[in-house]
Amino acid sequence: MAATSATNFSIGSTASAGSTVGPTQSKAFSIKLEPKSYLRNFSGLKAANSVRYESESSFLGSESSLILRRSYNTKALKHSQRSYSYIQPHASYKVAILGAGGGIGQPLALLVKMSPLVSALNLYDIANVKGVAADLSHCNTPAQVSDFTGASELANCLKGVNVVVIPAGVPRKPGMTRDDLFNINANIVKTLVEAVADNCPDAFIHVISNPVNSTVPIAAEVLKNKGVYDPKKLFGVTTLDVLIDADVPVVGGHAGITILPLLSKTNPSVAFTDEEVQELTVRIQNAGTEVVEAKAGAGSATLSMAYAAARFVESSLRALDGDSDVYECSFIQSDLTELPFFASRIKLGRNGVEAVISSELQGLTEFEQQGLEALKPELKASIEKGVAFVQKQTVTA
Ligand SMILES: NC(=O)C1=CN([C@@H]2O[C@H](COP(=O)(O)OP(=O)(O)OC[C@H]3O[C@@H](n4cnc5c(N)ncnc54)[C@H](O)[C@@H]3O)[C@@H](O)[C@H]2O)C=CC1
Ligand SMILES: O=C([O-])CC(=O)C(=O)O
Repeated sequence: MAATSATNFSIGSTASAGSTVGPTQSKAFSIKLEPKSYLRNFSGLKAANSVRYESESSFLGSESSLILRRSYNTKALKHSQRSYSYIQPHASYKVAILGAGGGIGQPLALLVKMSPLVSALNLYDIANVKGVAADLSHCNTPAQVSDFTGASELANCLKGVNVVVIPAGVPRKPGMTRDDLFNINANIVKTLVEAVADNCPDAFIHVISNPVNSTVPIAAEVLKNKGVYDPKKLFGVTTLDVLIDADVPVVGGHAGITILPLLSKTNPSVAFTDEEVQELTVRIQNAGTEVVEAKAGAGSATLSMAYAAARFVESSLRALDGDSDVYECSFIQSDLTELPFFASRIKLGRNGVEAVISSELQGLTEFEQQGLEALKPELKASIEKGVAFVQKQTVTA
């Protein structure tokens, strides 16, 4: 039944064995998507053939990506359907996952292994990654899987890599904020990005490790210190905030009130009452916390995060491969506001960020404008905390 009926996306709509999960019953603020295209796309076995770029070579998320683009530019959509009908995807890109043995890393590795665009998949962790690689290598898709364990193997893991994804670090437990992870994850991200700078400075870098609002500025400072910073190629992965709601642009950052969904820009347009807007905004801001609480000490979102990260990887690879019509949301260096980093919709190209969609912040409702002003001090402090962390270590070194 699920395969033939439309999927109803709503926040917190999960139900388990007779009980609903999450603090509140979900209300169906829904956007309907046809599931059949998701299923059709979920194939990594077609790389050897000429396949439809839009509908088949992308192993996931092309429908979501289409929605993102449609809401930005319907002309671009028509153009893309003409221009990208038949392109031969090359299984020629190298992807590295740092933290590949973890809750996000493992399912992410499986999803990336299914991409017809990936020729080599390098998995790195400080432990337990050999088994993951052995397991994955039995999936007969084009990507060759290799495992790398511990600091001495990190450089080899990164040589020649096009996209590096970093989910290494600790996740939250109930009662914690993402910022509570700073003391452990800041060092992990700093060390890993130093190795990226030394071994694959041209790679797209996708930072998942929290707090993203600080770890992305940390990565930027490390890359600057190494003289290889290209702001167009450094991304904080905020895709999950967008997926949760199917088609609402989410701007700002990736923690608490810094996550600002722009519900007035929902596509197709939905007329929410003021109460619904307030309720939905809080639900989206707390979506990660809902999972943390439901997992009750066993971590935070892993499967949905892996799906979101895999979609961002696939979008990056499509952009690298010459698709000129790729849009995503990401936390990047930005001049959209007075803050040095800001999440918004971006256009991806061969060299990374090609354009920031500045129309995003135009015509905000009063509620959204207030939310934007309210998030700035917290986001600014998180960015400065990340920058100061690296600068302090550089001075004392
Ligand atoms: N950006 C986002 O939207 C989201 C971010 N996250 C964040 O992703 C991170 C990872 O979450 P999970 O996978 O659930 O955690 P996990 O604990 O299951 O996995 C983390 C992995 O990182 C590895 N690791 C630790 N130190 C390392 C190092 N120095 N080098 C390489 N690997 C190292 C661990 O061995 C482990 O395998 C957390 O910080 C979490 O908060 C989680 C969900 C969404
Ligand atoms: O909530 C967390 O700690 C993990 C996360 O960033 C998310 O699920 O959005």
